[in-house]
Amino acid sequence: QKLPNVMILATGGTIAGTGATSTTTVGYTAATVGVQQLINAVPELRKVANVSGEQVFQIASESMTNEHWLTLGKRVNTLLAQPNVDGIVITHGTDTLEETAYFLNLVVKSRKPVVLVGAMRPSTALSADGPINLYNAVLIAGSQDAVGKGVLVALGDQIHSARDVTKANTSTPDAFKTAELGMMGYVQGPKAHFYRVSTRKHTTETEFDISSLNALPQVDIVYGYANMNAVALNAFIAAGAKGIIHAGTGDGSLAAKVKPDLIAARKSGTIIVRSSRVGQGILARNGEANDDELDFVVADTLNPQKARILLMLAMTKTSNTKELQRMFYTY
Ligand SMILES: NC(=O)C[C@H](N)C(=O)O
Repeated sequence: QKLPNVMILATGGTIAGTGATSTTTVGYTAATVGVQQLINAVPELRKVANVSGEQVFQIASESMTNEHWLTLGKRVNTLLAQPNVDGIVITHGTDTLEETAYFLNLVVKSRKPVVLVGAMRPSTALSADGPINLYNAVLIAGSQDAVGKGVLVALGDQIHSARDVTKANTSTPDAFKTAELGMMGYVQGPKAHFYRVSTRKHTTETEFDISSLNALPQVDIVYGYANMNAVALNAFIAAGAKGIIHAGTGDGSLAAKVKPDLIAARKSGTIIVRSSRVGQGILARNGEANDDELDFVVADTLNPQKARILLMLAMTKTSNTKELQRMFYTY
């Protein structure tokens, strides 16, 4: 049987981290082990795929930037256009893994599998989770069943969709959850087993094209809390933000001290997206604010950090709020 050709693109993170001792699971150094060493540590990979590696970056994922995403997205598209690449695995720090996954979900122009993988323990730790996660990710990336399902996330023997997964624990190996909407499946066997797909459009079905982009519009997130004021909002706008994601309390409610500034910001051209800090549920349009009248957009079920990504890409196409709202109900 012919093995699939899977490219491993390494970007850093804890999966490539090293600690002083085998019990160092905090206070280790991320992004120190190179891609070839990651591959060599799992000889079992060669039984399920022809793997080759490429070091794209070597960073902790909290330092990921829009520019990194554009570079990575273009590289993924170039590689997937080659007939000798069947799937791609991206090793990544877990802190912003869901963001990179969702960005790629919106800009990859291929039905071939793209799987993001990380680890919660550094490579030197007792029961390091990186090797089994990497093995699972390569299995998924080489699987026919993963074709056309959008960008996937593999951790803890589970398969998640880029749109709906989130990091939900600071340190345990089962940190990645798709809480209420549900994960897509499991790796067992050794085989990828799929049970669910997202109904939202992704990859080849999107209208976004990064091939000629060198930057994304500035979009920042303003966090909601009791005693909130508009200082951060106005500072972001003064610093050039073209769009604001308001990570509101509850169903995206707006504090009395902040709402007038949001309305003023919209009147002077800033795009305002209401989202929620809660983590689950639909942000109701015309619920906690009259979005039709105020010309705001709502984030639907996207968390604030993913709403930021969709708004940046959407604003490369349009600043019409009806069009932007359509996109938030599509992707
Ligand atoms: N577990 C991890 O990978 C955390 C690390 N800070 C990162 O995101 O790069």
